[in-house]
Amino acid sequence: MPISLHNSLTRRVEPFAPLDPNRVTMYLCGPTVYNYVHIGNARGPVVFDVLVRLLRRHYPHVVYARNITDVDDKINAAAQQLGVGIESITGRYAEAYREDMAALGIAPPDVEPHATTHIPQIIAMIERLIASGHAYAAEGHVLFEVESFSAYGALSGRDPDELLAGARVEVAPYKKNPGDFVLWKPSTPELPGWDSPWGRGRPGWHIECSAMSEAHLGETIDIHAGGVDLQFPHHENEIAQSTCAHGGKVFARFWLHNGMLTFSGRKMSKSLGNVMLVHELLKAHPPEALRLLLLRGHYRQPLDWSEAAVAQSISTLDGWYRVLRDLADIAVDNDLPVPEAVEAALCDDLNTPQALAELSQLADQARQASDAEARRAAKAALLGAGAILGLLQQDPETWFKQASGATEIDEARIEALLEERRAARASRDFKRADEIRDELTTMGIVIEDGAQGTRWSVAKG
Ligand SMILES: Nc1ncnc2c1ncn2[C@@H]1O[C@H](COP(=O)(O)OP(=O)(O)OP(=O)(O)O)[C@@H](O)[C@H]1O
Ligand SMILES: [Zn+2]
Repeated sequence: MPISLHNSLTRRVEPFAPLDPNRVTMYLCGPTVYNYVHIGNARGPVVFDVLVRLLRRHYPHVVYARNITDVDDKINAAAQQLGVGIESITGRYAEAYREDMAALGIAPPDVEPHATTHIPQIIAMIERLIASGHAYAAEGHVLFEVESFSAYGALSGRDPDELLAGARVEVAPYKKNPGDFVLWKPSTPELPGWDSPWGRGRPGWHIECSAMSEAHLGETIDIHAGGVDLQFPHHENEIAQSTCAHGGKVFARFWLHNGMLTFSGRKMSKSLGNVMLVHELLKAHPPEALRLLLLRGHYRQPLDWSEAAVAQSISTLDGWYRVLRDLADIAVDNDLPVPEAVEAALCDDLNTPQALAELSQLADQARQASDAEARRAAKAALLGAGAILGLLQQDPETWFKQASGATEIDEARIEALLEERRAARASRDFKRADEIRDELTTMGIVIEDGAQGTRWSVAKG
């Protein structure tokens, strides 16, 4: 089944074909590591994780890079405030980022390049840009000369003249034109810096991604992804740098941009102060519910965060896991095919809402399956759909018994109470049985009596 993707460069959904089917390359702009990430920051990593899973099913070799920006003025500010070196900040939050992403079921990228370990490549790229007349050094800075690249503005659809005339309040004196952007800047002795032909300094943010994607993926990459907020100026600048450093070669063939996660309709962002940290949310909610929430909207549309949406995702997963619990006695293969309708939805510009609707239908079918073969097929289909979406990855019992908050679940105590309740009911002591049920309710445990005995789960929400 062919994959089609919306390419921000052409503003159209286009059939996707890699330049080299034996080595598909994809780059996602990663975080600047100076604090914990918010759930908005996780939207791109989650949706593009599904894309990578899809690509891996279609092509034998996919190289997926997601970088870490570990040199930045915000990092410097955080380090100075705490009186520590930047490494103690970046090391700590890069690790926290890995943990948060893993908890959300995001597979680690094939490469996770750090900016600070690519300084020679960054300097080499800047030198090439100067040599080819696209950049100039001035007062310890190196700037990219936007006028030297006629295609500037093509990705964001902005008119370069308008950009140049753009309302920069204060234009730095070393810039030839207001739109020129920094490739390298000088560092004072207390700031992190590296020796360079232009003196001791540090790279600008945009050049890091150009240099790291070149180093790991080559001069032309198949897919470059990121949040739509990065389209301008970050991605526009990446295109300018890489294209000019590579003699006019196409930098990224497909540009994919995810829409913003909003909170009460406004972009969730640190600067607005309306963020929910993944690190905190994971303490209160099952990680799969957070992942499901992020997949419930189409990746190009805005998606609104709310506690009600989390609760709805939990109840959806409850329903699916209940089906799997009823099919617990059925064995299925490990290597599950993806049901065709789910695959078709994902191949259509990563239509995850449609894929989830298909998954719900499969769950309905599974509920109705009666004979052994139909039940086996239904379970395989559900798990196959779950695998490509990164959902339904837990044992149903684990799902139902996981603590939703900081509360510890004492399984032995619950089982003992249930045993006592069974005994009470057997001896027709319904008063005692009801007391036990109430006690369990107080503990946040929901019990369900059915044909297969009594089951319990942790009340979520
Ligand atoms: N609300 C959001 N929804 C989806 N993606 C987001 C959101 N906010 C940031 N991103 C993405 O997260 C990544 C990291 O963003 P960045 O390091 O610029 O910090 P930031 O969180 O955007 O800062 P701020 O929150 O102040 O906007 C980028 O890829 C960006 O596109
Ligand atoms: Zn980038």
